[in-house]
Formats: sequence, structure tokens, C-alpha cells
Amino acid sequence: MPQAPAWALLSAPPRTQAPAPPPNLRSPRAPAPPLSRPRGSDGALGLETCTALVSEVISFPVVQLHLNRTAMRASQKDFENAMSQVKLLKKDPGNEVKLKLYALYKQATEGPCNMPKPGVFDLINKAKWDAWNALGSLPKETARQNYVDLVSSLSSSLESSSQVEPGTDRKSTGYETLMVTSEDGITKIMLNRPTKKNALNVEMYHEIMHALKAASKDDSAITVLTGNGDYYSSGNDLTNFTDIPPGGVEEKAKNGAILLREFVGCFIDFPKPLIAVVNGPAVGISVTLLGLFDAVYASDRATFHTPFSHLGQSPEGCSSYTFPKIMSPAKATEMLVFGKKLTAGEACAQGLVTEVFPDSTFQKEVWTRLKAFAKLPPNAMRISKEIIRNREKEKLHAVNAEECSVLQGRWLSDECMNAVVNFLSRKSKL
Ligand SMILES: CCCCCCCCCCC/C=C/C(=O)SCCNC(=O)CCNC(=O)[C@H](O)C(C)(C)COP(=O)(O)OP(=O)(O)OC[C@H]1O[C@@H](n2cnc3c(N)ncnc32)[C@H](O)[C@@H]1OP(=O)(O)O
Repeated sequence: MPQAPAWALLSAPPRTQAPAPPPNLRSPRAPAPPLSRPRGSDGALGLETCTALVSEVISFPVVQLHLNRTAMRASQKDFENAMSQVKLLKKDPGNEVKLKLYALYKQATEGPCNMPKPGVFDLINKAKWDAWNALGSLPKETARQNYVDLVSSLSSSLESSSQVEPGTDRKSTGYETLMVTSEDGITKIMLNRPTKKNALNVEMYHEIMHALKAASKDDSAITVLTGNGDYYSSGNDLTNFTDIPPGGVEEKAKNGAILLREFVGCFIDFPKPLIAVVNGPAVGISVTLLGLFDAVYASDRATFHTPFSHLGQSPEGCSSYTFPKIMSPAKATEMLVFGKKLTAGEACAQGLVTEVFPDSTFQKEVWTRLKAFAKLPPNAMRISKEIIRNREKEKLHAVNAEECSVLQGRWLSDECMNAVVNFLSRKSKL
């Protein structure tokens, strides 16, 4: 059974001590914490409670940062990077360090502790208060610097001993083609090439894989893919076809098929609820992948278009298997073979989209709903997804392999090359 990261658990207080209502440690600008925390029958803090508490200690500063943006100038970027880095730590730095981080953050953003001291039985809030209060009149700038230094020392000492895959220590801010954020239990992966309608270039394929791997291990409950700008995505970037290596087009096609197979494989294997927030038109691979998502919410501005025949290509993203199952073979054929473009309403009627929202309220309504989902017990959600999806996994990997192999041949065809040349020479558009 998937476990919450060990470091998401703060030590439980001794059983004998009765929970007392904690005074609020937060500034008036901050959201108020729950007054008491549910405990298990053994008196320990429950898993969700502990996770929420860690979010409070670790993630809460991210919210605060936005509120205090104007107050920080000198090392704002370092400070912001340090906060992102904290969330990427793969190992529990321990309660003592977490309290130190909390205290330095509060000092850096609010100055010396000015809150009433919590009661003796309010162990957690008292520990936080003590840590902050212990910093006395340490100047804000020094606290900020100490925070950055502490995170940097943690990153080197904890990351080097963890078994992470190469590159997984990359910061969420370090992406070229994506914006990745983690807040309120949701990791949001936003395609971020709006001037190119979020077309997927080779860099973006790699970055999405990286972001999904990181999201599968982070402490968020759900993961969301969406687009920046007016498009969700215009699909594969057709300039991907232009950079021919010394081995010629055959090598290009072979490498493309390897990349595509690995890319789609990441969606098949993604362990947490994966939700698409389709903010605008979607084309090609950004549509076919939707069959591998757990829920798809769409603006009524969105359209769904898979013009593979027009492009001399063939379906991918496991759509040759998922679409006929979702919407019937004939409807799937209209889309995948004849390139029929669906409106959001039609896609919803076919089962490809879960729900459609008016564009004017889309973001507000969807994110309210997602935040509520993200509060559900994460392990239960994972396990339920697993039981819904797992018996299909082997089949999906086989379909993926077959689709990539067929597509590799298609990329070498005149039909495909002509379509790409026509688009790149501005002779055609969808
Ligand atoms: C051997 C190859 C190896 C490849 C590596 C692996 C790849 C795996 C491949 C998986 C298979 C995937 C298949 C698909 O996704 S098929 C779908 C492909 N997409 C398209 O055909 C869409 C093409 N774009 C358009 O038709 C129009 O741009 C669009 C209708 C989407 C929007 O039109 P509009 O008029 O509103 O906007 P512009 O055309 O002016 O677009 C703005 C700029 O964005 C550029 N653009 C948009 N989409 C793409 C794209 N898909 N590829 C490249 N560039 C794109 C467009 O050119 C404009 O750029 P400029 O401002 O510089 O002119």
C-alpha cells in the first residue's frame, strides 16, 4: 500500500496529555488553522492531520510569500527558490529542522514573534511559538538568509543520500516549457508555451515526464494538467520533425517512437488521481491522452480534435484502445480516422469529458472542486484509482507499444511529410 512520505509525520504527543484548544499562531492575514486536530484511537495524530500540519509548517510560507511580496526585495528569488526546494526534499528533515524553518520563515516575513503564547497542552503550536520566539529580534534579512542557507544545507545532505532518479531534484521553477506549482494538496502542471498554443516540443515532452515523476512522489493528493493562454494544447509541435540527425529520418522516427512510448507510459503508470483542466482547444496528442486521465473538466470554449489522417499519421496515447471503449467504435472512428472535431458538449456526451463549465466561471468552479477533492484521504484515492485502472495497465502498455511502432512507420510516409511541410511553409492549418 502506498505510504505517505515518512517525513510527513510529526511525532505524536504523549497519550496522557489531553488536547487543549490552541490559540491561533497566525497573523490576521493568514487562514486560521483548525482549532483542534482529530486523533486516532491511540492518541496519535492521524495521517491526514499530520500531513495537513506539515503543509502548515512547510507549505504555508508559500501562501504567505505572495501576501508579503512587496516586503521582500534583496534575496526574494533565493528565498522563493528555497521554499520550492523544501517541498522537493525526499526525506524527513526532522521536527527540529522543520520548526527552525517555520521560525525563520515567520521571522523573515513578519519579524519578531508577537503572538500570545499557546497553552502548555497545545504542544504543536507551543513548539512553533517557542521556535519563533527564540529568534528574538533577529533582523528579517538575516532570518531570510538563514532560511536559504538552512535549505541549501538540507538539500545537499538529504538529496545526496536519497535514491532519486537523475534529475528529479530539479526545482519546479526550473522548467522551460511548464509552470509547476504545488499548493492546497494539488500539483498543477501547466503547459506554458502560450504563443505556440502550447504545442509540445521535445523539451516539453521531457519536462512533462519529469514533472509527473516528481508529482507521483510529492505530498500532493492529486495532479492537474492544464494550459496557459487560450489553448489547452495544439498537440505535437510540428517543428519536432525538422531537426534531422546524421542517421537521417529513420533515426529521427525511431527516436521519436522511443520518446513517445516513454511519455505515454508515464500517464499509464501515474499513481495518483490525474485530472485535466481543459481551458481551451485541444489537438492531437493532448486529446488522445485524455483517455488515460481520471477526470476531465472542460471550458465550453474547448474543442477536441484529432486530425491524424489529415496529417498522414495514426492514433497514439492509447486512444486506439481507450476511445472505442469510452465512446463506441463508430464515434471513435469519426474522431480518430475522419478527424471530426468535437465541441466540449459533444465530448462530454461521448464520455471523453467529465463535465463542461461556462468559460466565464470555469477556473473558479473547477479549482473550488479540485481543492475539495484534494482534501480527501490521499491513500484511499490512490488505492481506488489503482483498483479501477490496474487490470488494464498491461494492455495499455501493449497498445502504446503498438501505436508507437505504427506511428514510426507513418512518420516516414509521404503523406505525413507533405502535411508537415505544408504546415511549416504556412500552406495549411487545421
Ligand atoms: C519524427 C518526429 C519525432 C517527434 C518527436 C516525438 C513526437 C511524438 C508525437 C506524437 C504524435 C502527436 C500527434 C499530434 O499531436 S497531431 C497534432 C499536431 N498539431 C497540429 O497539427 C496543429 C498545427 N497548428 C495549427 O493548425 C494552428 O496553429 C492552430 C489551429 C492550432 C491555431 O491556429 P491560430 O491561427 O489560432 O494560431 P497560429 O497558427 O497563428 O499559431 C500561433 C503560433 O503557434 C504555432 N503553432 C501552433 N500550433 C503548433 C504546432 N502544433 N506545431 C508547431 N507550431 C505550432 C504557429 O506556427 C504560430 O507560430 P508563429 O507565431 O511563429 O507563426
